[in-house]
Amino acid sequence: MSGPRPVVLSGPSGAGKSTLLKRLMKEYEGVFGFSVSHTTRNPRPGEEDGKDYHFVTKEKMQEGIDKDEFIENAEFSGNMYGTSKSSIEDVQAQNLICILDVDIQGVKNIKKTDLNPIYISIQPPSMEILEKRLRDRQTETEDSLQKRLEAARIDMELSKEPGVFDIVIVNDDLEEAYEKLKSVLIEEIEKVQDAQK
Ligand SMILES: Nc1ncnc2c1ncn2[C@@H]1O[C@H](COP(=O)(O)OP(=O)(O)OP(=O)(O)O)[C@@H](O)[C@H]1O
Ligand SMILES: Nc1nc2c(ncn2[C@@H]2O[C@H](COP(=O)(O)O)[C@@H](O)[C@H]2O)c(=O)[nH]1
Repeated sequence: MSGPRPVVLSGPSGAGKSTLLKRLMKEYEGVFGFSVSHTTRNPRPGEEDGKDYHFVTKEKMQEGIDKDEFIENAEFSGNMYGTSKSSIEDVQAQNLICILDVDIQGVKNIKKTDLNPIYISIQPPSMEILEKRLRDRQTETEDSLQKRLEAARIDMELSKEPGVFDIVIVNDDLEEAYEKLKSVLIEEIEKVQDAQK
């Protein structure tokens, strides 16, 4: 796979990955391309098929997995998620920095591939704040919220393991977290901008 170095954003559900990456993609329009994952979960209000996710049935997703169309896939909070090879190739064909938003299982599986991304973990300041953010977002049932909090506990432990992530950003103050994220990526951003001149 060629092009600028991709970026993997990971971290507990509700830590603020989408918030940060949407802001980054808006500020640096034409520099980043989002790798649109497949999922079997239902769309949330405002989410668009093909933009936020490819929303598919379990059968369709399994069919793609069986045909080896995914570089990684995982079950998270009772739903299937996966990164198709074509979602990455589509972005890389445009010479953009490909951003992947995946859970910790995705990180581990991507490490077995030749993608060679920058691995960034976005962490919440505490479990209490994470729970409040998830509840305030009003996207989860009590059952899915509890599953996400359980996955978050595991994620927060694993993110402390040395060598898993290139950088761990604690998203307490949004401005500070965003500035930190930009500072990690500025070299790659400038390379893409220079190539576009
Ligand atoms: N620094 C912050 N301070 C307060 N609220 C925040 C902060 N960052 C994000 N939020 C809010 O927390 C909620 C969760 O953020 P977001 O949806 O970006 O998380 P996520 O990591 O992408 O979650 P998921 O993995 O479930 O998609 C959102 O309602 C968002 O507006
Ligand atoms: N392993 C993968 N994880 C993914 C992928 N796309 C998203 N995710 C992760 O799932 C959870 C939940 O996401 P949500 O949109 O339902 O809140 C979150 O941690 C994402 O990072 C994927 O393709 N592979």
